[in-house]
Amino acid sequence: MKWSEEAWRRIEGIYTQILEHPFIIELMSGELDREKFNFYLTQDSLYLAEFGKVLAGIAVKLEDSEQRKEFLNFASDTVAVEQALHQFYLKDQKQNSSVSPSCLLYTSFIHKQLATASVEEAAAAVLPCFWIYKKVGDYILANQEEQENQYQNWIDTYGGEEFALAVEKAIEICDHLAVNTSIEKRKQMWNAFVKASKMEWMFWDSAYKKETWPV
Ligand SMILES: Cc1ncc(CN)c(N)n1
Repeated sequence: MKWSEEAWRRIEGIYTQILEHPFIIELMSGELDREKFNFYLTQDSLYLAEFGKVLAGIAVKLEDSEQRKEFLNFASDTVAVEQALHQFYLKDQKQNSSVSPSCLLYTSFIHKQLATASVEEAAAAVLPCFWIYKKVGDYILANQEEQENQYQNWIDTYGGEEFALAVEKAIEICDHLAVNTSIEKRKQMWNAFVKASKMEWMFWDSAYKKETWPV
């Protein structure tokens, strides 16, 4: 069994909870409160800035030049597409740029993986950012009602072909890294993948609740 097959098996429950989350259900129907969506986008802009840095940092650590090139592409092209999506929705709206606890947790976690863990674990930690979004995009595309949806552009970005190609490459690289490492490291890769997947759920949940700092 490939590393990625077991990785997905380990997060099936989390993925189901993501699909059942009101943020995703209402995004799919188009009924999601625009303020919650804007909260999500504003936090996601902060997230993507850090995500891009981590992707570039992983690229630097990869020995294989093809894999390095792919991660550099992810850091530039893939993130640029997502940032353009934010512009589409937020336009000139003034953004409250104070980072939420969940966003800070998630970005700190991926930075920590890059700074202190192996490159294999760091790659596994960023994989849910690709894979879960693709699965959610595909799921919504396959299940949404035939009607106008104000969030269609978001749905089409993550359910689209271009994103699917990036996701396939990211999974392939993780599988490749896993094959060439120790059993212990493979386990650590799964742990990082599961933790980041939990933070994906938390990220949507925090937007739905428009999370604030408790003190
Ligand atoms: C929090 C989060 N995770 C993943 C993605 C998709 N790259 C995103 N835009 N934001």
